[in-house]
Amino acid sequence: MFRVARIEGLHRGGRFVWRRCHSTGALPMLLHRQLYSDLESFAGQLGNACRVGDGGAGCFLLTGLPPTLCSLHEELLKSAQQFFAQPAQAKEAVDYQRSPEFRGYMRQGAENTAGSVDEREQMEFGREEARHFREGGLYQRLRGPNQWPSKPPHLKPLMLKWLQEMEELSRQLTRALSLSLGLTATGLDGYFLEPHVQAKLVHYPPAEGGMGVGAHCDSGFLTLLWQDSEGLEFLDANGQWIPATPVPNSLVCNLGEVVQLLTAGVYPATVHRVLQPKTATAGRFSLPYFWNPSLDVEIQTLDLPQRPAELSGRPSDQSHA
Ligand SMILES: O=C(O)CCC(=O)C(=O)O
Ligand SMILES: [Fe+2]
Repeated sequence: MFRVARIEGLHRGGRFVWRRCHSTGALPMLLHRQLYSDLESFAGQLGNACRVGDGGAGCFLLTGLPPTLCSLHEELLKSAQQFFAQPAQAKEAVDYQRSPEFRGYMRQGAENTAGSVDEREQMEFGREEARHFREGGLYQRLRGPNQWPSKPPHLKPLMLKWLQEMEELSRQLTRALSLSLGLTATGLDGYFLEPHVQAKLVHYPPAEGGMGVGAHCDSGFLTLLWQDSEGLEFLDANGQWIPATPVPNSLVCNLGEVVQLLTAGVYPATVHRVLQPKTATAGRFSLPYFWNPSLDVEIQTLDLPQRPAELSGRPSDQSHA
């Protein structure tokens, strides 16, 4: 089970203060409002959630989302249900293989994780841009336009609005993360001059029970995910799977391998998986948003102002144990 209480180290004025922190067996909850009203306090809480130690899972819920974002999620859910309910032929009209940027529809079975087929279908989007075939990197072909399905017609304006809202939110979360590492709030902004974004509508059809997507880490910086029902689980430091039980008006947030590399593992990428929905349900829908640095940025471990031992929340003498 997830720990009932855990010890957290707070770095205050050059020394460590230890406090026992209440945990309900769910993921830590951080308030969206505070992200904008008190970035410094938010950053402190973010740091505590990201440092995996004493049973933490290295991920958190961003709760109390503003009504604009909540209604976008509800509308996108309806659009996803309408899109995936169409016959295969209609969905394959926007198959990702028709897109040089690999955007579009992926049928069930098209993807695998660690050799096992992902039991889901999905529609993949990115930042809407002109096609980029720049010199100096084949990866630049990932930048370009989306494939927009003709049905439902309102999917395009909704998705464009969501991409815009999520980019703004991710930029602010990046500032909190930067502060939490002892950098200035804008210390990581340079990585995101032309951010690489992936956004998906995902549908897990009901099944007899098994894996929708096997255990993995996301390769990017930060993942923000809206979900309509249970199934997502995170691996905590004790090797226990923690269900990310859906909480209304919230996003599940987890770090990817870019942050792990930047922080030399002080903020590890969170391992997660998705269980298949039960047959009695209508299936599961999720909307993951992957926030990644510009494609031409080179990622190297940061020279952080604090020692890794301090950032990891542990005093060097381990005397709190
Ligand atoms: O659908 C979910 O809940 C998680 C999806 C996921 O982990 C991924 O696409 O990387
Ligand atoms: Fe993932």
